[in-house]
Amino acid sequence: MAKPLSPEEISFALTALPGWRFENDALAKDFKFGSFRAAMAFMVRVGFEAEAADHHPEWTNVYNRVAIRLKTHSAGGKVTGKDVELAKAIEKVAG
Ligand SMILES: C[C@H](O)[C@H](O)[C@H]1CNC2=NC(N)=NC(=O)C2=N1
Repeated sequence: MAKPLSPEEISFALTALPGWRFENDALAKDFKFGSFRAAMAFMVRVGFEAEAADHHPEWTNVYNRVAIRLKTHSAGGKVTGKDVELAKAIEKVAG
């Protein structure tokens, strides 16, 4: 099972994740797109990445905005390497 990252490990991971922050025990980023359609396309693409990794985001969508929070439920709701990997996959989708 994935184990929680230390504060130092999280800080280091964030140096490779522009726009992401550590907040409330999660990796967090808020995306804004040009339209609802673009936000939906992003969510579908991230959804396929999440399914492939069997690791899923907590997120909300309001019109053209998608707020993402990543944490690992099976690790007591802490940030693990799986969250860092998903954040990197999300960045690739976001372009
Ligand atoms: C059975 C399955 O592997 C687990 O339920 C997975 C699914 N996706 C998950 N996603 C997240 N964010 N945390 C988990 O612990 C988790 N566990």
